[in-house]
Amino acid sequence: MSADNVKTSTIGYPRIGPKREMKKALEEYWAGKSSKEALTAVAKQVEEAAWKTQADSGINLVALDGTCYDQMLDHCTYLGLLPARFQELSGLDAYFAAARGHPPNITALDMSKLMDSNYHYLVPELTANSTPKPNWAPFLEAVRRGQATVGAEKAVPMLIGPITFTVLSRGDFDRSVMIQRLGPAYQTVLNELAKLGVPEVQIHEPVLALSAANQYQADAETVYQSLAGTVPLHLVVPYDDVAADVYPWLVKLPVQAIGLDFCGVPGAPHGNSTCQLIAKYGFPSDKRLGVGIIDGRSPWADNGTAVKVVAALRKHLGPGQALSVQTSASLQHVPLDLNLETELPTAVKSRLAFAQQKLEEMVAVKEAVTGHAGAASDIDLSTYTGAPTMGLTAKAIPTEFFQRPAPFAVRRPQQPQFHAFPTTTIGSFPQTPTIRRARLQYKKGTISEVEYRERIAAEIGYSIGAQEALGLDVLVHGEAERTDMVEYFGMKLNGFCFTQHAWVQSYGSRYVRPPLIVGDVSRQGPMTVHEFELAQSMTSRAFVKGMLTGPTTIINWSFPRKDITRSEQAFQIGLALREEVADLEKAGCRIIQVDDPAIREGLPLKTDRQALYLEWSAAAFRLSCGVATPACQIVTHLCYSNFEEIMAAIDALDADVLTIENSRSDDEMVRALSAYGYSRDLGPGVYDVHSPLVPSVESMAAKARAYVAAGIDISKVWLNPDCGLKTRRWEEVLPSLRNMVAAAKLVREEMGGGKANARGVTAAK
Ligand SMILES: CN1c2c(nc(N)[nH]c2=O)NC[C@@H]1CNc1ccc(C(=O)N[C@@H](CCC(=O)N[C@@H](CCC(=O)N[C@@H](CCC(=O)O)C(=O)O)C(=O)O)C(=O)O)cc1
Ligand SMILES: N[C@@H](CCS)C(=O)O
Ligand SMILES: [Zn+2]
Repeated sequence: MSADNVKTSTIGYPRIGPKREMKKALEEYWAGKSSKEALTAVAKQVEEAAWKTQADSGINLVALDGTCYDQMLDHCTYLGLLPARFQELSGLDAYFAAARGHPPNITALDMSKLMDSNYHYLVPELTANSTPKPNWAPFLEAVRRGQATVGAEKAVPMLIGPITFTVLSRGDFDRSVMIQRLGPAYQTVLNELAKLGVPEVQIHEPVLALSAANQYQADAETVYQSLAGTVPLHLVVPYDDVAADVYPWLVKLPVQAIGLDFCGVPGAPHGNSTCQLIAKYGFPSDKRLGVGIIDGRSPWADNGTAVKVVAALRKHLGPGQALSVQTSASLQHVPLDLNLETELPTAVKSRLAFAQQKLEEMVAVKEAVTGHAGAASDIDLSTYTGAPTMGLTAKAIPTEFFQRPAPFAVRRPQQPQFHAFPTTTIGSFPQTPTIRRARLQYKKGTISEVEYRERIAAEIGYSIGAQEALGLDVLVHGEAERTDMVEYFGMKLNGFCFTQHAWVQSYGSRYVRPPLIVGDVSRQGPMTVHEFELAQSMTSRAFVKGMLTGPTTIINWSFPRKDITRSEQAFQIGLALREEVADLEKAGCRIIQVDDPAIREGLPLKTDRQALYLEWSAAAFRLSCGVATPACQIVTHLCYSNFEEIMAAIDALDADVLTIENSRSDDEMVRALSAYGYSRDLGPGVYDVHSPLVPSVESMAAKARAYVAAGIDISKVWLNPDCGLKTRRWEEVLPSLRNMVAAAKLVREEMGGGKANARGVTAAK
């Protein structure tokens, strides 16, 4: 079979550098320890090295991925669509102000999860009057460097498409008008790229994988018609299959290649119907089909399926059909290089493929299907879903395990009582260089376990002292012992494996090292009880919160198994956490927070797959907490996602208190919860933890007043930051929390909740 019409194409690659060079460069620059030139030099070196690796691996079309912080933010600057408040700044100053805020009071753009991933993008803010004033010069400069690095014939510029840019933006504007308004700005860059002689341009439109995508048909047809004709376009729709009502018009858009996801979500009970759509509707013979069959979101290696799917497609569409073997989503979601891992068990390592190894898989698939004999396939495209259908497997767990022994209204009076506007934090306090250094020393064996534990105990002592001095109502131990809220639990549970260098960008300069779930999960022994007891013993205040990470978040922020469903893995984790909840309560803990911020993020993009997901994720949460007595207050915490669509599922968690990130999104969450009639205790974040800015008393008091004005029962409002404070410095945390406590006092006095306790009982011992 001819190899000419089968290519390999990447659609995104890790942009953090093999040794986290971008993180270090950014942090040094922000700390004033390096120049713009030094930062830019590192960024270029990291980008070019990644492009070169892809070309050297034999990839035919290399997507020119790269960013200093976030690609949505990059597009805001290319399109000249940064909000007015950043316009008094310029260049990198404006860029980083949009990412992180700028003193004294320029607030950052909001962050949100990209599709159903743990990657956070910066949300563009548009108004009805937003008009692009494009400046593509930096983008074109990167393309020229790409051409110099990999050769002009392989260098493929990568753009976020106009529909996705608009749909993922926030503001009061007409979507269709905005999309068409963006058209000329994209035409400008396509004309310039044609002059540079690029082989094609990738335009990423992940929102076309949403159930709602059929609404965008007219917008897509008009805007892509306006973009056609200058340079070949490769329209990439990653993250999920496209809906059956979208596929027929999508494949008719005037583009030369369409890249689709053939993998779906690892371990999800439903597979991916892309093959079936192709079997049913065919695929235009004059377009290249981008076969996203190498899983861009899971580090598990291809098990031989990829060749079979591509071979089946060639058989079905005819050997003359142009195809490209590619990943289902950008490889930014998997770690860079498996070869850096020296401590993984061989049996696990041999089943893994990180980004670099996935390049080899793509080339191998191409070679197999274009080899002399071609590859055989027993796959019937008309029924193939990519994954076996797996259902809920909670049958062995008694039903009563999934519910608290009494309803919320009965539980609440038995639980800890506070004055109006009680204050607390979300759990973590600064992960200082001292803590990280101690952990590194312990890892390297230069300090003993006893010494390490003593240092962590000292950190817990410091944070307890600080919280007492600040006058917070409910204290936390501060999570100093945790590298990460998921990795930590993975390390304490059976069934997980860990990497040393497998970092994945979560946002900007913040990375995570998701643990691998490799077997059945169970608890080895208490995971958090020691730190709780230690913290509680250090204070005379009544309440230190226990702090756990919930089952769905552990699944979504790990790399789950692909051989059993995510629900099954969530129930295994739920049972393990249940033992921990019971032990915490036995140890005297009266308030236990079970963070499940990733529940929304993992929501399937297709509405018909959502109910099942929400059912098992809420059930797994209740399984964890159902063991708590009515007198034990269960708190949960959600952040950095749009939760409006899943209010009923949030209610179904049956938590007593919900703390939720809110401040950057302008109280949208509060209004949504109020409109829903959410009736439990609520702590909407009063300040942004991802900005170094110290919030004023008045700004937080205004938020508290707004919550009450929005209809939230005054006796149920808590004041807390948006999320944990681990990324901040104590110099920022102390004044911010001091102001938060002062804001609580102010509104308490204003609203008459200061003297009479809102629930009649006093909290302090
Ligand atoms: C709350 N969020 C989380 C998400 N996902 C998670 N998995 N975890 C989360 O907490 N998603 C949504 C939000 C926001 N996302 C993040 C993600 C990541 C961070 C963060 O702060 N990441 C840290 C890395 C944390 C970590 O694992 N640290 C280790 C290793 C530290 C290290 O680099 N050590 C150095 C040596 C030490 C030194 O000298 O400084 C080394 O090994 O070279 C640890 O603590 O031991 C980050 O820095 O990126 C926040 C929010
Ligand atoms: N307890 C965690 C929640 C983060 S989502 C923290 O405070 O970091
Ligand atoms: Zn959070």
